[in-house]
Amino acid sequence: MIATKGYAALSVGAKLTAWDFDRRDVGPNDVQFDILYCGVCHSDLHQIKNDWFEGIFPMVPGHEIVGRVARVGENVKKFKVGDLVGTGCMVDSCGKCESCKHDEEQYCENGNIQTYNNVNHYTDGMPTYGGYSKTIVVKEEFVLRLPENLELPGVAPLLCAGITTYSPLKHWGVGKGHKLAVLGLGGLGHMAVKFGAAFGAEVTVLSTSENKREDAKKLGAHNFIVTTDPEQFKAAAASFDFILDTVSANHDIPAYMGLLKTNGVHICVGAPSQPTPIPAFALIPNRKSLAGSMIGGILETQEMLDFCGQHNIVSDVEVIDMSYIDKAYERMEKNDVKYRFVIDMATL
Ligand SMILES: NC(=O)c1ccc[n+]([C@@H]2O[C@H](COP(=O)([O-])OP(=O)(O)OC[C@H]3O[C@@H](n4cnc5c(N)ncnc54)[C@H](O)[C@@H]3O)[C@@H](O)[C@H]2O)c1
Ligand SMILES: [Zn+2]
Ligand SMILES: [Zn+2]
Repeated sequence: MIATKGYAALSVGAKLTAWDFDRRDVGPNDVQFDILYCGVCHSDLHQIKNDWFEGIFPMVPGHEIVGRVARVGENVKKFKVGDLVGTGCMVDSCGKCESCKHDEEQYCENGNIQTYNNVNHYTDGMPTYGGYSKTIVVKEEFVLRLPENLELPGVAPLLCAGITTYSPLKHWGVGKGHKLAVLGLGGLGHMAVKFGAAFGAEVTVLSTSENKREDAKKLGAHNFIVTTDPEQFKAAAASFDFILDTVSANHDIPAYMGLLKTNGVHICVGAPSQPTPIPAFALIPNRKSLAGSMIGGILETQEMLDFCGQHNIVSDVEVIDMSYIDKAYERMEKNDVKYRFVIDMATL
């Protein structure tokens, strides 16, 4: 076993504290990398609070992980010691089902293994622990190569916030001639704006207040609508081809669907803890669709990273010390993030 240290919630809802634990040894197909930065995703907070399901505690969160390779197993071909690499939300999958065969391991029919808060039944049967830690061991196929030309802290959030917004925009072919609304301007939302603009769509940010108007423009948005202003909301009726919904809290999805044109698609990536009623009449008139999307496959994640390297796209980050994490969560709950916290692991 490899002894390491991390920051963990020892029980549901607990504040995070320093915690020593072991990782599995580097197997023949594994890569061990020392973690330099780890992004803070709203999913970390949802899972510590058991918002979605009963978690496994102690829980070491973190699935936007970047660092340098420290050791490789004897069969590893793609990586060598010193390479700049990353891992996102998954560390394993069955490799045999239809989804895995189509490079969509995130939809593995036998269950993909989440980077933390899961048990890896494909390898050692041990709980998985995430990136708020010094080092990690990951199967080669789930390790991504990072562009060397980008500022590293801004690369970390690409591993979740980046791919989670890139993948649906690609899947639905969002680009030139499309009007895209991005609902919620946080970690995922600000990446959706950058990718939407890079793909040539006309991007509108839907926000509950005026505060982020200037930021939205700087991120590449063409328009900004304050959704709590009834006049602006009414004027935006039937105007978008797609809404990419990144909101973390419960909200009125049918009301937002009124902003879609005929054949419009409302894509949920945000994952509130409570269900929302959807009347049939939010869908039937104007043949609208309500859809969802989860992160992206490994092949597509690599494509996204390469795209970011070529187009100089990174996340806008606030780098924090490990000990600031509880304060960062508090600020995240108050929507006070511009636009992703990233932990400097040298401070652990
Ligand atoms: N589908 C996936 O694969 C996937 C991947 C990562 C994260 N997520 C989920 O996406 C959501 C967003 O994650 P994030 O890290 O970007 O969070 P974040 O906190 O950075 O951003 C959330 C945004 O939602 C906005 N918001 C909050 N409550 C709102 C409300 N009632 N009405 C309108 N806007 C509101 C906030 O202002 C903020 O801009 C979370 O639920 C997270 O778990 C899903
Ligand atoms: Zn995430
Ligand atoms: Zn599978």
